[in-house]
Amino acid sequence: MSWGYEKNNGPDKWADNFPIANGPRQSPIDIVSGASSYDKGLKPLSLKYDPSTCLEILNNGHSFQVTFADDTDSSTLKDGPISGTYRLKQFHFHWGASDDKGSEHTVNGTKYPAELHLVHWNTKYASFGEAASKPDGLAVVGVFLKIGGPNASLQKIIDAFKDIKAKGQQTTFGGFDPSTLLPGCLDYWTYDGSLTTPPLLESVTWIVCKEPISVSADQMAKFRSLLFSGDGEPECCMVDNYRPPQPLKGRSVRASFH
Ligand SMILES: NS(=O)(=O)NCC1=CS(=O)(=O)c2ccccc21
Ligand SMILES: [Zn+2]
Repeated sequence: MSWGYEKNNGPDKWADNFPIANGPRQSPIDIVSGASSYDKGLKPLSLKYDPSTCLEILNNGHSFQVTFADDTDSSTLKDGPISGTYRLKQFHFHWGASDDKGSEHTVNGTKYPAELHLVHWNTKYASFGEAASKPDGLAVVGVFLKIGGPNASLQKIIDAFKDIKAKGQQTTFGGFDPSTLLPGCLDYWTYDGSLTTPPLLESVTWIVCKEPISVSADQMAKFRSLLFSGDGEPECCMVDNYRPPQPLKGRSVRASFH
């Protein structure tokens, strides 16, 4: 039985196979804005993405992900709370069965309907796989989605859903610029955490944007039409693929803004 988000294989069961689930720097967390401390030493984020590195879109059975060529420094994250250069590997989302839940991080207990994760790895290591096991190996930029007007950039992704409805399906997806998914203001909170899905490795510097981007209710409904299940299996809608907030265990959360 592999991990998932159902009762019998969901977040409360992950510690059975991944004991780090109860580790000291697990993600996501609830961000208590009043408890975060402004750090004037934090730099603005430097995100430079090249659309020609965008390769394909895939239903991996837990979410859908858009993968990038990461053999050069064409799409990178620098500055912010990190040192060195981190390469974009993929982005994916987490969302709920209804608009009142779906994000992994929460802000003062508030859940958003969805959350975008842009996953980058530290080029001081040879690959994502090697970086994923190092305490400074990964940097994930999180962006909240809130219900509002339709998002033209998200619509390009949604238009590809017909080709990746079931687990394991993928299709080419080129020329997409992930910076069109970023909010206008790049103020952020940052803390040391982990992957929010197994293997839950404690190698992530989290960078969570304060400002959400918009998604329409109809667009969210399209996310919920994807399937956890594979072609020919009983259909199981891909919804509630989020891990709830985890204990802070003494960690501090820094803010790049007053
Ligand atoms: N939500 S999250 O971003 O913490 N985790 C996702 C994740 C888990 S993974 O190690 O399969 C992997 C490989 C490549 C890129 C991302 C991932
Ligand atoms: Zn994620």
